[in-house]
Amino acid sequence: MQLPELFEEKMKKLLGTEYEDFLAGYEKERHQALRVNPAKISAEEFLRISPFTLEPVPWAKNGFYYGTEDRPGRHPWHEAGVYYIQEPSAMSVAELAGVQPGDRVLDLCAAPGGKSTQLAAAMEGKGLLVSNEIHPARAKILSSNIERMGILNAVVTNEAPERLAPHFPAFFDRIVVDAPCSGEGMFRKEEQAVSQWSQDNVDLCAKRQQDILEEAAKMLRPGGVLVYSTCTFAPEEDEESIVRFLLKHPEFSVKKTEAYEGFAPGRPEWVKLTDEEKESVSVERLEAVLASVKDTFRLWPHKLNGEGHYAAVLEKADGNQGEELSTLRIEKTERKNRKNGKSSGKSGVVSAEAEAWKLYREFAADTLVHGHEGIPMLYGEQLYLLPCELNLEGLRVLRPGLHLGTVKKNRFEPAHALALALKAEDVKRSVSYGSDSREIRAWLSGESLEGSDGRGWTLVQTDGFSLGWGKQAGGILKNHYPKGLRKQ
Ligand SMILES: C[S@@+](CC[C@H](N)C(=O)[O-])C[C@H]1O[C@@H](n2cnc3c(N)ncnc32)[C@H](O)[C@@H]1O
Repeated sequence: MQLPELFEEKMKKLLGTEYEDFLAGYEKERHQALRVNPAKISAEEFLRISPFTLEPVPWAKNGFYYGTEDRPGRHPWHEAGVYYIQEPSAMSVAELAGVQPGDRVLDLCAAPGGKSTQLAAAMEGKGLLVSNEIHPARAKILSSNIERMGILNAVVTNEAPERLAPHFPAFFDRIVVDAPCSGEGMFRKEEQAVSQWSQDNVDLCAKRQQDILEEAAKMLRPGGVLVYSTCTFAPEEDEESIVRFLLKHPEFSVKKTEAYEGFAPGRPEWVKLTDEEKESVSVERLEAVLASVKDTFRLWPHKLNGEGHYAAVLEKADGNQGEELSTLRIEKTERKNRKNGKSSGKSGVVSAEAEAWKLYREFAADTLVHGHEGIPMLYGEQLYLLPCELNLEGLRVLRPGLHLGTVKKNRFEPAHALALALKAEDVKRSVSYGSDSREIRAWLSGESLEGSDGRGWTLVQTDGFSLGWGKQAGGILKNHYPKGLRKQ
């Protein structure tokens, strides 16, 4: 593989005698992995029924390497959100975040959704996940992955960090900043990262990372945890980003976290600071900050089975004031939401929402055995269930919680997202076809199937995993699989 010359020189200088091992890493076979979605199936059960050759990823609870011959992306289970295909090293980040059910979590740079879907799995549907992506097209992909994995409690936004921050002061328990970076660790995976590499870009990324971290810091509650990660080897974007941030933020420190097998410590000796930066704090503090960087993590492809990654777990000092501020704020937004009747603020919106809820309830009475909990919210014709009261006014929101469906002239059409969040035992009518059946191939390409005598909305599944809605009438199961997802 042809690496950029300047990059090679730089790594040689940094790594010294280890450089040859590092280079040899590029000759190693690339490892591919998937992460089982516990909302759909346990890892144990998946191992029992899976057609793939699986080996556990040591640092990820539900992560497995799959065999070179396996094509999990082409299996209908992929469309049913049974697993998420993810680069194995990337699975370390959400694990390090130590998220618990009920937490308020922000994934600030979230597309296409690897970390968000992993954080959601740890949350078990409880609490709030705000999954944000700055690029509109990438935010759409993120939103569809959130949908595919059947996540109940995620709000997907398409915002710049500085526009998000004023909405969520000291609000989140955990924040993941999986920063845009120069991607040196992905050279084997993405050729574009090689062709676009330059030292200027490394410096540009480092500057951008500081800006993003600044905004993230504002949104983390005292006592909260911030995980910062990149997929690059460049110290400017890794240890140096962390040291720069810590020097400016004495309320933050590196949280000592147990390293997983194969993880290497961060390298304080690679940090280059300006004189001004060095003089901005006492000598003792500077030394302490630099030393703490040893407790951050480098994932090297020549030391483990995965691509290059860096991760730092930071902790914000505790204090009571932030806690109170954040609680007060939620009470305020609750009242505001109720009064304004959500998005448009036009008169009649609240009654339109009540009407939409009534139509949903009629649908639910006919179709569901168990519904979901949440706060109904109508955006135009789309009805959602918010995981908690939130003021999202003024933000670009793609998915304010679980999409229940669309209100169409006095009838309710259930959303694809709702189907993916339901199991057979949650509904009154379901059909399941084998993943290798003719019916499933036909279904995924948009064809309707032969139905039964019944009538109404029916959950269509493959091997017992929900794939979407069909509607029974006149002996036909009409296909409601979204047009944009159909396979030719
Ligand atoms: C490393 S990727 C995130 C990968 C994602 N966390 C995952 O696991 O699937 C970094 C993301 O940051 C976004 N980004 C780029 N510039 C940004 C900025 N100024 N602020 C926030 N995010 C930005 C990129 O569009 C990209 O989707």
